[in-house]
Amino acid sequence: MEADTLTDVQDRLREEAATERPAAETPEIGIIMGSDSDLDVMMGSETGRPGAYDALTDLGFAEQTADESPDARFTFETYVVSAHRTPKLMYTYAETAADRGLDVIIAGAGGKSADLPNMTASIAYPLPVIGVPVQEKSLPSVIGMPQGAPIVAVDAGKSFNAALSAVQILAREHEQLRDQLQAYHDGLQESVATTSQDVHSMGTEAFKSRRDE
Ligand SMILES: Nc1c(C(=O)O)ncn1[C@@H]1O[C@H](COP(=O)(O)O)[C@@H](O)[C@H]1O
Repeated sequence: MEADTLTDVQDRLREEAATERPAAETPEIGIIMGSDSDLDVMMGSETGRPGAYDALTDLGFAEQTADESPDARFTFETYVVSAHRTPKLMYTYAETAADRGLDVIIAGAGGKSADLPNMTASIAYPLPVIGVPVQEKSLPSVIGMPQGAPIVAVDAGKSFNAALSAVQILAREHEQLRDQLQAYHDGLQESVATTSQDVHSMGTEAFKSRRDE
């Protein structure tokens, strides 16, 4: 990031924090990650596991970008922020988060020194931060907080679940989101039940060959 761009991003965050905007116009969920190399794990990829992007868009959220304010009532935003590479930006992001209208942050980072989630949690406190260790080796540094400095976290790579947890937090206030979460859960149960019925009625061999077709 160029020095000027760094300043621009921080200025924009501060300006947004200083502007009174109705709750319906601000993103409820902020997603940050240490590097754009985390994008597939954090947001999901066509070849790999689904991620936070997939979970949120399934639940009716839309992504709010600098150029586009979607019509959807519930939105999220995405930034790359690093505790180690852009400490000032991390500080500004976390410090302005509540005033910018965010209700919860999902923060993912990889490597052995995955400090973005825990540092963001400390600065944004009492705003809840859900940490996503991008790899197994990132887990201890994401969850290892001292007493009095909380973070909630999901298992390595489980950004999809982080998104569901974020929506659970929001659903305490928004009935529409409670209904969306319930519908998602009903669909999940239905799909496991269908699989169960199929494997039981077809038998293992036939089920496997149909699945591998
Ligand atoms: N763990 C952190 C932090 C941080 O915690 O501040 N910043 C970047 N990273 C991680 O470094 C890995 C490699 O990043 P690059 O691919 O950019 O070299 C990524 O998984 C990122 O989350």
